[in-house]
Amino acid sequence: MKNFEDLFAELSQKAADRPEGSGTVAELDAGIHAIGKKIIEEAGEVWIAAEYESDDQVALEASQLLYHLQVMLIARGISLDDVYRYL
Ligand SMILES: N=c1c2ncn([C@@H]3O[C@H](COP(=O)(O)OP(=O)(O)OP(=O)(O)O)[C@@H](O)[C@H]3O)c2ncn1[C@@H]1O[C@H](COP(=O)(O)O)[C@@H](O)[C@H]1O
Repeated sequence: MKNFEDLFAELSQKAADRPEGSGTVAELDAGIHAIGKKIIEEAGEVWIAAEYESDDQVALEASQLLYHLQVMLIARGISLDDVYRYL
């Protein structure tokens, strides 16, 4: 099963290789403002799922929030270690 760091490595590689059809490349090209809107949208969906939906739906929405957060970090050139030093 893929974990948080596996996903970050995969997305970083996508950003470097820019494969055709990658949603990550498209999102990076859309820019910080668009990525920020996805983060806000997914954060809202996590909140609604946690209030009204199943555990599985909460997990799904959380995975999407983490994905968009990772895309934002990659867009800004911020590593996971940059984040971890504040944990
Ligand atoms: N984990 C994810 C992931 N989580 C969420 N998303 C995208 O984030 C959006 C969230 O979906 P929504 O529920 O908001 O659906 P939606 O509103 O219809 O989406 P949009 O209309 O905004 O595209 C969708 O566009 C998803 O494709 C993801 N896109 C890709 N990944 C993984 O990232 C890796 C690289 O993906 P590619 O760059 O597409 O190859 C692969 O391992 C993927 O599994």
